[in-house]
Amino acid sequence: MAKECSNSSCSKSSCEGCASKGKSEPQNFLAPANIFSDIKHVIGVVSGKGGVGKSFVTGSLANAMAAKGYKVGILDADITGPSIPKMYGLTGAAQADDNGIYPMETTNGIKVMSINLLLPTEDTPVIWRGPVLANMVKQFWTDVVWDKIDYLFVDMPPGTGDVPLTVFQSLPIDGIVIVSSPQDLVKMIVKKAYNMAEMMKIPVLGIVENYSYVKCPDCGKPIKIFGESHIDEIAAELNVPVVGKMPIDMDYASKSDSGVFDQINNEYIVKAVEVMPE
Ligand SMILES: Nc1ncnc2c1ncn2[C@@H]1O[C@H](COP(=O)(O)OP(=O)(O)OP(=O)(O)O)[C@@H](O)[C@H]1O
Repeated sequence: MAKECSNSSCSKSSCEGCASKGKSEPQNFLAPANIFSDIKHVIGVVSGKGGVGKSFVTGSLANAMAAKGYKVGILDADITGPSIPKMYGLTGAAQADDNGIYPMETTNGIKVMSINLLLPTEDTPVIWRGPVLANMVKQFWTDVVWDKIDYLFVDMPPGTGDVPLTVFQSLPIDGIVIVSSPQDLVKMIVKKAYNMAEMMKIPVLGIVENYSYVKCPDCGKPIKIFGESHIDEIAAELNVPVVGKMPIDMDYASKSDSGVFDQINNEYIVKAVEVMPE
């Protein structure tokens, strides 16, 4: 709700001519990072709906930046459906001391914090209400000892609920990458994610389309199993670049499922890497 004008002479019917017009600042909800963290860039990876490959794109971007020699972290904000630890074969409990909680590290040197590294078993369900989930994610920022990080990728839960809102408000997000699939309703879903970022004044760096096609195993011809994509038109309308079109790739899927995501060098997100802030 908009804040009421504090000027006692304000007629409230119109702000025209009011000396206070334009002076009110939006409230700042930014949370302080852990004092042992020094994080240069925070990039959100979002999707309007579940299962479109958001974690897959998060991991792919993290791998690409780590391969370039940057210090990279993944904050798994998908508290009820965390998949990052499993993708990288990370198990066990994260350690903590008076300084905070320490992320675990993948074989290719990416620091990861996820609820699954704090639960007794990876199949323990998290049955919490929205504000509790959102607070947990905030703690992944305030209480985790990230140390020096050039790019922290935040794997957001799908949709526009409590957690994405908290992340957008509490973390200094440099920009987001939207992940979508070539299916019906995609226009509405991408626009919702775009509009949320716009309302929060967060730049949209690009859109990655996943499941764009599958390569015929015999002739290599692309088969568009979800039909024609409309992502280029939607992206043009929003004035956002399409920074990747990923096929369904069996080799990637099996690497992800068997916990060796660090071995994936995703050739379809090269343009997404180019839009990362310097
Ligand atoms: N391009 C791809 N080729 C093959 N498998 C893929 C591809 N993209 C995603 N997958 C697989 O599809 C499944 C869902 O992907 P992922 O977990 O990244 O989706 P998500 O959008 O993060 O889901 P949610 O947030 O709803 O949990 C995973 O098993 C992942 O390995």
